[in-house]
Amino acid sequence: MKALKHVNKYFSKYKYRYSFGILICILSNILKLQIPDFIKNSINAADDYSKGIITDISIVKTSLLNNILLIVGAAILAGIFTFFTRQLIIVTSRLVEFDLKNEIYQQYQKLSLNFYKKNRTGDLMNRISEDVSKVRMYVGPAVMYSLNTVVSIIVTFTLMIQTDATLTLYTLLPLPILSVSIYYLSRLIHKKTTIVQEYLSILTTSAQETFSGIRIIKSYATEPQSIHNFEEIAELSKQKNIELYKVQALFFPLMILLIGISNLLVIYIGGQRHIDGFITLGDIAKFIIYVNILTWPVAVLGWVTSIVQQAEASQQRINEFLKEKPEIINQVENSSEINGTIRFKDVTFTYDDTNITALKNVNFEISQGKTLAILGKTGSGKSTIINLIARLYDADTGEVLIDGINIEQLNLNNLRQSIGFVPQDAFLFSDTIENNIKFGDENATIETITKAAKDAYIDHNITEFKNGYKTFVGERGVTLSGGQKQRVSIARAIIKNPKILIFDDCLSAVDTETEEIILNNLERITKNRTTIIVSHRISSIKHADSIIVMDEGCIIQKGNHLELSTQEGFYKELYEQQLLD
Ligand SMILES: Nc1ncnc2c1ncn2[C@@H]1O[C@H](COP(=O)(O)OP(=O)(O)OP(=O)(O)O)[C@@H](O)[C@H]1O
Repeated sequence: MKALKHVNKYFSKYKYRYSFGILICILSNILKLQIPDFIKNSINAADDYSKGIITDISIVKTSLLNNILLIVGAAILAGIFTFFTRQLIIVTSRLVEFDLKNEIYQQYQKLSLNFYKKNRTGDLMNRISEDVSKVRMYVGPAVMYSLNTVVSIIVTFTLMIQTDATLTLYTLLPLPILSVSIYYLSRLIHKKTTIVQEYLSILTTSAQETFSGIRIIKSYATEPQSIHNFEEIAELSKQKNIELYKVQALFFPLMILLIGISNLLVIYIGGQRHIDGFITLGDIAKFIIYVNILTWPVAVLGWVTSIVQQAEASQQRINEFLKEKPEIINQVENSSEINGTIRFKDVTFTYDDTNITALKNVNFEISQGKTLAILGKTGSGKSTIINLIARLYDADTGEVLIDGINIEQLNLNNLRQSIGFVPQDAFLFSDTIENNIKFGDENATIETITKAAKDAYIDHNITEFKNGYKTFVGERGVTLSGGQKQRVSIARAIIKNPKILIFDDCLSAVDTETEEIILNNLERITKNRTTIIVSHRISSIKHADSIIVMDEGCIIQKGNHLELSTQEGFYKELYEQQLLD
């Protein structure tokens, strides 16, 4: 129950709803448990008439009618109260589910890129959906049924002891066996549930990756292998589930057996006590009804225990993520003004998962409003430079300075808001083109959206679609070409009107003619904006104010196009080679 302590704050948040639910639950049980007494009175009235203690049949009839009316009244009222208990407690559990999902989602948003690299998407999804549902079963049904069980056990036992303490003692004899078995079975269930949840995560991840990579799977015709892999994981998951349910299945027969023994004891011991004159026939009937009324709450104990165990296992998995600390934290509450002079001072950076040192003592500076181009072989560290500017990672040694201030001393939100970033692999949300562009500025009007699209040279493509800017892209809509996606992504960065614009090899999928048009447009847009262009093509970068050439994490050449194209080295070789192409 250690992990589940986390949800105590929600019990406290909804304390009034829970308290009211508990009160109604108690009332409903008290009413329900009056019914055996009314049945006892009816049986005793009939018994007294048959023994000649009451001779007037009309008295017996009136007593029977009164008791029947009382039974019906108590049952109706108990039913109404049960309805309200469910309304209060189950509805509240949905509110807790909503809060917990939001709490996890907010935490996911805060966590750094490294966290997303270490954990697979399927697992992230599973914890926010499947695991939260298990916890909801604890804060809703488990609370309601335990409450029901506790109240009915207390009320029933009080009424039983009032009638005959000795018979009550015999009836309770199987209880210790019940508690010990519940204890051992729940421990086993907890262990098995944790394993089941882990397998479910693996299964979700496998399915999710298959769907994301469906084009590759189909084009390589590896569907049978993909089906086989899925079947193997599903088989393992099924076996773990069966193992769990085999243990769970032991609960109900055990309960029924123990209740059956209690019934036998009531009939046998109760019969003897009636012969000895301690209790009436009606009392025996009342005891049998009590024992059977207890069947459901006691049987439910097993179910509730397994819900609690499953919720504990799930909350443990949720807590693992909730206690993760974001690696990149905002250390400055005051807002920071960003103008855009960027300087790398002896920056070294190693990706801790791969241990690759992607940048080694990198030094360079771009003044506010100027354009820097970064060129280099694949894997030479170009994107890493950009990752450090956007503070997706922090440098290990050295400093990244913006306007002379260490980037870690700037307000993180302000920093990221002042950057317009076009990544290498353009990502579009499953939404309209308009909303995808508006992502850069949620208040943008259709005029500014169109203007940004024109600058990114994508407007003419969009207007050709039947629904224009309202065209849906992504999973349920139009599939844009690689080059079109890149250009929508450029429009999204432009519309943000940022101080720093970063283009990470984002024109790789457009032809040279389109590239020329976009670059011409960008010339106007990037004026007075610090701009960084990463590219493999000299044509994209030759107009930059300065160019750095990277190799294996180091800057091997620096200068402008004129200087570098006349200097022996990588740049000149590439330039000449591309001129020939
Ligand atoms: N997220 C990451 N985790 C671990 N290692 C990484 C990560 N990103 C890049 N690397 C490694 O760091 C090195 C530099 O990568 P980077 O992406 O900066 O190169 P790049 O010059 O942008 O390459 P490309 O032109 O292919 O995009 C590479 O060896 C790469 O394998």
